[in-house]
Amino acid sequence: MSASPTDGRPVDLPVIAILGAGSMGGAIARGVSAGGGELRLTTRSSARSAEWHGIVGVTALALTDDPDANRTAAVGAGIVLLGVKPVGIGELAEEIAGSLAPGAIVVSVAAGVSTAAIERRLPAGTAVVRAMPNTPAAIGLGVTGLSAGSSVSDEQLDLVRHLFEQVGTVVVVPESQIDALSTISGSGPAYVFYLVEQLEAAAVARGLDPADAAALTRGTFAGAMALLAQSDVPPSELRRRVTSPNGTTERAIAVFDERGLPDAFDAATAAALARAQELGAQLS
Ligand SMILES: NC(=O)C1=CN([C@@H]2O[C@H](COP(=O)(O)OP(=O)(O)OC[C@H]3O[C@@H](n4cnc5c(N)ncnc54)[C@H](O)[C@@H]3O)[C@@H](O)[C@H]2O)C=CC1
Ligand SMILES: O=C(O)[C@@H]1CCC=N1
Repeated sequence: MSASPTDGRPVDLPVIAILGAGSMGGAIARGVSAGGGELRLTTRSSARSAEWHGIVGVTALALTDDPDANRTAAVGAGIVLLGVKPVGIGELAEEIAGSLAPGAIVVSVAAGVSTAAIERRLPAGTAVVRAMPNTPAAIGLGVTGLSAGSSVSDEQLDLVRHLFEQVGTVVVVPESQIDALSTISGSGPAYVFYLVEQLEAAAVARGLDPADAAALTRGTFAGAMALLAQSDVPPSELRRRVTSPNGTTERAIAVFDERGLPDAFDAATAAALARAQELGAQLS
């Protein structure tokens, strides 16, 4: 893992084509448009393509209106981001292979799909970078892991790093670690929202009004994370400060331990890793 070296250095982003502007591609588009970068977007159907104009100032080209939309968006783009589901990556890479500008960088956000599988479908020597962002990128608070393929120069990796720094923080990891990273930060926002849902439901079960349950729960998560961010002690110490000896929190934590919450996190991330490997194996 390496920290960002582009902090504070001006880097001009090239035209960015996001092929597949759904949850993740759209979150990146929002962040990039807030930073003033030039964007092109595509989607499968026209149902949401005009909506993007109101959100990021660019109308997405829809394949249902123009079967060449992906190729058109790729022509002349410096970064071509593949934002479709893992199962669609192979076909999309083959579709745009003949439309890439010399030196264009292809970035895939697909879970599990290797840079090698994408490289095989593109002209020899094409720079391919795997990225594993997360949806808080939409508000500039994403966390993105990056891994370079076999033909990526330091300058090209820096450019992709700079792109994702527009939408949050970036770590670069060897490709052997990016599926593991995906189980933590790629999926992680869903785990957090799930915990919020559970605590809200528990609040209602304890007799609190649903609106109060939502305010208490969300305020508690936001406050606890802000406290952690501003503290110089680990979360275990902040937890200890809440947990009065023989008090109420101690009882609650004992139940989480008895019911196996640590084991559940271990098993859940192992299951997510196995699924990433299955998704990757679908595309040889
Ligand atoms: N949702 C998330 O939090 C994260 C998702 N990812 C990855 O992002 C990718 C997309 O996932 P989501 O955004 O969740 O899915 P999604 O279903 O919301 O978005 C996919 C988009 O691709 C479009 N699309 C499908 N086929 C297309 C084609 N041939 N050409 C152009 N557009 C096409 C669809 O219209 C849709 O807008 C996946 O590979 C996933 O592994 C990675 C990190 C986090
Ligand atoms: O659930 C998924 O497969 C994608 C990858 C990480 C987050 N969402």
